[in-house]
Amino acid sequence: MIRQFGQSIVSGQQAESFATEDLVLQTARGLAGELGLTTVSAATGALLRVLAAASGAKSVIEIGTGTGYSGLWLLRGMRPEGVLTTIDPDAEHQRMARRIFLEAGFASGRSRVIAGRALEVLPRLSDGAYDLVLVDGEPTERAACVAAAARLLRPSGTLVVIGAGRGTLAEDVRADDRTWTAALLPSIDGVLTAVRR
Ligand SMILES: C[S@@+](CC[C@H](N)C(=O)[O-])C[C@H]1O[C@@H](n2cnc3c(N)ncnc32)[C@H](O)[C@@H]1O
Repeated sequence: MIRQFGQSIVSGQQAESFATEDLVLQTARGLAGELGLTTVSAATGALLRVLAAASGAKSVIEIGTGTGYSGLWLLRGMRPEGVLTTIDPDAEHQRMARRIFLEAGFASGRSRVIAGRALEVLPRLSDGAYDLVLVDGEPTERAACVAAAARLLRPSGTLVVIGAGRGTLAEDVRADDRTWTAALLPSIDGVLTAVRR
């Protein structure tokens, strides 16, 4: 029997308070706020950490570095030798993200912060070499980034798209079931997650 709606629902507030932020994450969020940037929610950050850990991620691509908030959650789920490749065209955002990763105790070799627009940088990255790709950059480029992720991910690699609650991207990914096994999560961030077949 399917549960009745509301029987065991988790509120957004519960999910947020479950995902505790330490001082470095709070700093990254604060810096983002000062720059007028959004970050993923703490609940989504915790999900990113779980997905990175579940896939034993050693190589992760993040599109849209911001001030390093989501990147820090990813690094905390990745294998100790893993490298986060994170792409953003804004030098100020990159500078802050580097500082956040160092403040959190990650040596500079654990992150590769690449300056540029995703669609210029992604073609230079190796096919089938990545365990997880997070898409959270320019909204109009989401579909093209998902197409690139299909090439970049290893089989059984994980895709996460933020802001997938609008438009047809989620339906397009679900329809492409030869490439993806997808789920759209109930979340303030519009999280689409999919595994590369
Ligand atoms: C919503 S913020 C990312 C927030 C970050 N993922 C987090 O949760 O902490 C979007 C970022 O995408 C960057 N951006 C804008 N255009 C981009 C592009 N074409 N390729 C990659 N990143 C882009 C912006 O500079 C901004 O830092």
